[in-house]
Amino acid sequence: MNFEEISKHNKRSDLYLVIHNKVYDVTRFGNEHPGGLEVLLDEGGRDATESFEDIGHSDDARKLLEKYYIGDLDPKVKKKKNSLFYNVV
Ligand code: HEM
Repeated sequence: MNFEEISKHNKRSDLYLVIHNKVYDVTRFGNEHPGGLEVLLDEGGRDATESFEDIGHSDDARKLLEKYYIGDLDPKVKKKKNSLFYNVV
């Protein structure tokens, strides 16, 4: 999956985010998130790695990620990590 596809999933009813190059469908998690739905919506369709790590999520939270894992970020995009494309899209 690339960011062109992922960025379409940025709504409450259809919400993906990327953490450490993995794609998560958190649509069903929104209402259960202890940090609230709004923060997930803010990161919807984008790379949420920094926000996720900044909070210092617990091991439990990391385990929970597995449940929502749906795929990997396109390896070609990974290489472009520091490029404008990666950050903006
Ligand atoms: C799928 C991704 C995520 C999962 C599974 C997740 C899970 C959790 C869990 C289980 C907690 C409870 C505390 C803990 O165990 O660490 C938590 C708290 C929190 N999360 Fe997330 N989180 C995710 C993404 C995010 C993102 C992207 C943000 C963006 C800022 C965020 C912000 C917060 C905040 C602010 C809290 C603290 C709530 C409080 O204690 O008042 N989370 N999250």
